[in-house]
Amino acid sequence: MTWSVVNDGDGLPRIILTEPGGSSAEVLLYGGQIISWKNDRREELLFMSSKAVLKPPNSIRGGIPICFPQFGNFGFLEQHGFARNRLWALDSCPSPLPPSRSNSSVDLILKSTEEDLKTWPRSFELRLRIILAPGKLTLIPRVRNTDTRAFSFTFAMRNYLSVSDVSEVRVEGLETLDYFDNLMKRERFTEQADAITFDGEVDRVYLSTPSKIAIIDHEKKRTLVLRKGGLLDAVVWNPWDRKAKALPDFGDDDYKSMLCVDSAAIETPILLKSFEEWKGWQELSTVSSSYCSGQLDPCKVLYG
Ligand SMILES: O=P(O)(O)OC[C@H]1O[C@H](O)[C@H](O)[C@@H](O)[C@@H]1O
Repeated sequence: MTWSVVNDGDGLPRIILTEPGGSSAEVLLYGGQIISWKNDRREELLFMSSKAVLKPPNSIRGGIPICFPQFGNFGFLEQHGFARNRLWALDSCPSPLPPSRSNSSVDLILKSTEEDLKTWPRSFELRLRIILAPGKLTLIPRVRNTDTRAFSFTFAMRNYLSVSDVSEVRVEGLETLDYFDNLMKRERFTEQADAITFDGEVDRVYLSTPSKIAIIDHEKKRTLVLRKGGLLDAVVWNPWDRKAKALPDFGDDDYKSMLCVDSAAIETPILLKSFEEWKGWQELSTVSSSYCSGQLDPCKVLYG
């Protein structure tokens, strides 16, 4: 058995996934949220705010929250939708996805409740498979329309990544792309820089992004690679100092050690007919410092 369910002090069910190579992940059923991912050297790869509140009804400031059925305020629902504020369950029947061949995986499910139907009257099943492998964390989200009518939604896996110093980090893979700037009333711009670097607040939705993005952290001598499918957009967010101070669950200096790079479907909402299912995926992996800028070659980045 490579996963177990434990209850923390607040009674929130928590799943501990371990992998024979020594890496581990912690998942809360609250929000279906991964709150920790450690490599075989026990280094934490995800950010968690020093002021995070791990108690319902708040969403958790860190880890990987799931934004569904709405990203941000791109709609009439609460910011980032309600899935991150709900208690999920273990999914004993993840059909039609075949059972995972990995022992270090777990399937979660969230179904629409009476309360959800009042604000978003569409019946759905949201599933999440979490697979842990050496140096790699894979998430496979699926949404099934269990309603008699079609519906559409926006979606994101918000990856709060832990970095040494955000002002020293480069993001490669998004250059020359168009983006909506949430700080400029969602005006559309084209990225001019040959890599994204950070010296102030950033809140952008990059459009039609490639399937691979590299987050290069020179100080940690580590590159995180985000690969994804079925999720065309990528959100890059850092609140910087002023916004950080305004967020009650965010430490004043926490912005320095985090960067969100999300897999998302925002510009074109996903449309599902009755009883159709959508499936996306993302894989986070790490490569050592040997990665140099401009090497976005799959073999070099992923196996170099
Ligand atoms: O505070 P949260 O609801 O988690 O949202 C955090 C941030 O997410 C998005 O990127 C929004 O565009 C921002 O306006 C928001 O501040």
